[in-house]
Amino acid sequence: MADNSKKKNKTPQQRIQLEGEPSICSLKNLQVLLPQDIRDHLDGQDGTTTTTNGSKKMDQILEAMKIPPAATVCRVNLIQGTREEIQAELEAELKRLDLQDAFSVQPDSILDDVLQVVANTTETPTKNLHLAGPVEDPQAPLVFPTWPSRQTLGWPLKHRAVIVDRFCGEAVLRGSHIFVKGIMCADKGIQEGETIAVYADVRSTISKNRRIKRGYFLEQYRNRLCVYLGLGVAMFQRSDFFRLEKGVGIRMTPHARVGPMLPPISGILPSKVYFQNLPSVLVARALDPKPGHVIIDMCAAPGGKTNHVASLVRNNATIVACDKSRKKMIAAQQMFRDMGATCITALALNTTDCVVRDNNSEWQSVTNVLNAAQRAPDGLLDVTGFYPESFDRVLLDPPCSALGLRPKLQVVHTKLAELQDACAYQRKFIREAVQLLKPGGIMTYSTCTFNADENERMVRHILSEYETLELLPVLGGENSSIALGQPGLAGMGLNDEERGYVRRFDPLPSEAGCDTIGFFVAKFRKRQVS
Ligand SMILES: C[S@@+](CC[C@H](N)C(=O)[O-])C[C@H]1O[C@@H](n2cnc3c(N)ncnc32)[C@H](O)[C@@H]1O
Repeated sequence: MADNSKKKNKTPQQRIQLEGEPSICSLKNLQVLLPQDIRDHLDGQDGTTTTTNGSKKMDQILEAMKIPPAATVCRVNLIQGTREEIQAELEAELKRLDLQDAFSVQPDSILDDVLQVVANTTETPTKNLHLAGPVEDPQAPLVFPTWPSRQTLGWPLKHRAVIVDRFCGEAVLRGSHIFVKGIMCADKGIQEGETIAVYADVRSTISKNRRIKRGYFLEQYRNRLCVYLGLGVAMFQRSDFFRLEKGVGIRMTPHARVGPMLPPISGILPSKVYFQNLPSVLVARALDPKPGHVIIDMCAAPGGKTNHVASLVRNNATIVACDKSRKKMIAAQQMFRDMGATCITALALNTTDCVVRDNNSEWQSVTNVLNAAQRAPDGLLDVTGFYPESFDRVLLDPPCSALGLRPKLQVVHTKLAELQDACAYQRKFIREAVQLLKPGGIMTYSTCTFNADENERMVRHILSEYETLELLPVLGGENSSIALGQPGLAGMGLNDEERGYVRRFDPLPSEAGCDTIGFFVAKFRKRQVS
């Protein structure tokens, strides 16, 4: 006889994962899973593993990961206008989209080039989360029954359904409508104008091997874990979802969406506002760029922090934006053009190996290097590197474990070693960054993770390995009125003064009202040689 005792103690989601059955769950019931060794490692870094209400901090973080921050942060492009002018244009856009009653635009009280678009609701942000959705019935079957039996069962909804991929699902949680390319499969017979139930496949695109083809019917979609996201209206009939190359395929219905009320405004006023996570806005501020500076962003794509630097200096600087990915830099180059950020030169460059180490050649300035470079047919200059001590400012925002990003339906890391690999990779960028920086110059280092190895411990590594660098307060000088973020973690290599200099953001909405992604910023200066 089968032993059902273990089965009884499992949540439906755990049972399914063990037994490989297909499953649907609500966002509320979805558990974002973290491999135990990664969890133990991260728990061990944080002295406050248990919070005041007795629950484990990591459980709270994993819960918070499913939900985006409650406000949409728009950083204004000061090259194109003042914050007040752009606020008026944003309000006009909300009106054009008939969203003016649901949302309002507010100037951020701390960051003077930020506008927040917030839901007009009397409910608190947490009460405003509709996480449960209509799939709460524990008696509900765990497979998608085929039509018409699904209709007879009345479940999951009285609507035909589509399944979107995980990235699309995360974008929907941030307020987006559904673009056709995100739709993986759809029920037979969907017609234009029909109300559709939307699910995200939590595991899709997790690895290339498991990537599934688009265009299936729901009956063919087996062994997947899907989370309910809400209702939307089909813009086309079913076959067009898979025939068209671009366009919105389903418009989500604002009040029938799961998660916080966020406005579907990504892509509006593309030359004037940039949708950015709040802590990211701190990075270009911390860099303290001045007119006339020569600046490099070593890992620039998609380009949000680079165009912020250009905005702060109103185009009066020489900015080089580099990324290993040529494709991403071609897109970033277009975005810089659209934003009028004419001072930025986009390059496809591997910045783990970008310092000219040829003792025989004469030192060349950045301007000389750029002027001497050939332009490739795609418009990017062919540059292979820069000479040491070429830059007044170095912005280093390297690839990281990205554990702080929200919303996240799935943690992609399956091994602790992957987190350690991220640190080894980051050290390669740091070595180059330190060489590129002029004496007296400033470098920022930032990540979107809460893993202390990539944050506080990396700062310790930098200070120990590169004696020419000193740590500065992120919120010093012109930024001293900015009260954002927390000090670094204790016991992770930094003394109390150093902990106060760096800024750490936990991905947990706090009672103080700070509801952001997980993030970390540190700021260094290269000492002048005496
Ligand atoms: C965290 S993202 C940067 C985000 C960007 N700073 C922004 O705010 O828009 C890290 C970037 O590093 C790039 N990258 C990875 N390896 C690289 C390398 N060896 N050289 C340059 N860029 C690299 C990735 O393609 C990715 O776009």
